[in-house]
Amino acid sequence: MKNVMFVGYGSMARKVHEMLPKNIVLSTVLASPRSAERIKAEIGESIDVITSVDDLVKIPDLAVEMSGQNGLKEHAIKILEKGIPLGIVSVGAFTDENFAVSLADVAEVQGVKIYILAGAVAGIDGINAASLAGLSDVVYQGRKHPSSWKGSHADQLIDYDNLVEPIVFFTGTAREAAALFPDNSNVAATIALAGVGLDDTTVELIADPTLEHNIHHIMAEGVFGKLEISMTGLPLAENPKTSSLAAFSALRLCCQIDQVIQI
Ligand SMILES: NC(=O)C1=CN([C@@H]2O[C@H](COP(=O)(O)OP(=O)(O)OC[C@H]3O[C@@H](n4cnc5c(N)ncnc54)[C@H](O)[C@@H]3O)[C@@H](O)[C@H]2O)C=CC1
Ligand SMILES: O=C([O-])CC(=O)C(=O)O
Repeated sequence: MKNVMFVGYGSMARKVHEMLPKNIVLSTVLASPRSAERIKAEIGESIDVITSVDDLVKIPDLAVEMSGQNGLKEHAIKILEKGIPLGIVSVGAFTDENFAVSLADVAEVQGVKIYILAGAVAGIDGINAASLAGLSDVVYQGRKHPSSWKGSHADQLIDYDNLVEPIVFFTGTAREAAALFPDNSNVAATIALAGVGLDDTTVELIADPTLEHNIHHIMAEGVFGKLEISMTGLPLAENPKTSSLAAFSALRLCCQIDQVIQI
């Protein structure tokens, strides 16, 4: 039996919780003060709901961040200082160099691992392996329904009421994308960190009113040859911004803590 702690309990965390196997137990939720009471009422008394790592009663075998970049920045260092390995989905936070360096330093001192999750896309293993031999070009295209972009910086770039066909509303680097669209460009940051870095990965973001899925397209070229991956992901019912595969990727990490053979 292994214990996990979730940082944040929103759409993704709820889906992971629902699908945890019997040998992996959610022992603690690290929540924001605003939502702690609601989460307590929802998940019952057997799971500790805390708002600060200082209040942790039972040290879990793994913490998985599913709280957005701010939640990650608020809690990650303290989690690592307690010697708890940490899985991360809000990978866009790595655009903050000081934060990224502090995380790595604390993890090294504590001897704990940080797992950057593949999230909503496949192929991160291949891109990372290919980068060891040399990658010349990596392009990521994120295509979602306009409703998935609402509430973000895209509101200033898209005329939602008159949108009848797909538009590319952003072209830039992964660093720019992850900073401007923190809820929608974590995969861009992940692809960049696995491959040629945040400043050399090209990102195109598209609003497409004809879509029901989130489409992620990755193209990479290098010494290994060429890679082209297209993902047509169903969003989570609760949150159209988040592809369901991102939740399954977090679930996979939870399952791995109790597996001797990993794939
Ligand atoms: N790597 C990837 O492929 C993907 C990463 N993401 C990341 O995952 C995050 C979670 O996604 P969803 O569950 O769909 O979002 P959500 O908005 O449904 O849930 C986020 C939860 O985190 C909580 N939270 C916010 N600040 C917090 C804090 N300081 N401490 C503790 N909890 C806090 C919120 O109350 C909310 O319940 C997104 O914000 C995004 O950063 C999302 C999709 C894909
Ligand atoms: O879940 C997705 O489709 C990708 C996403 O939001 C992100 O990269 O932050």
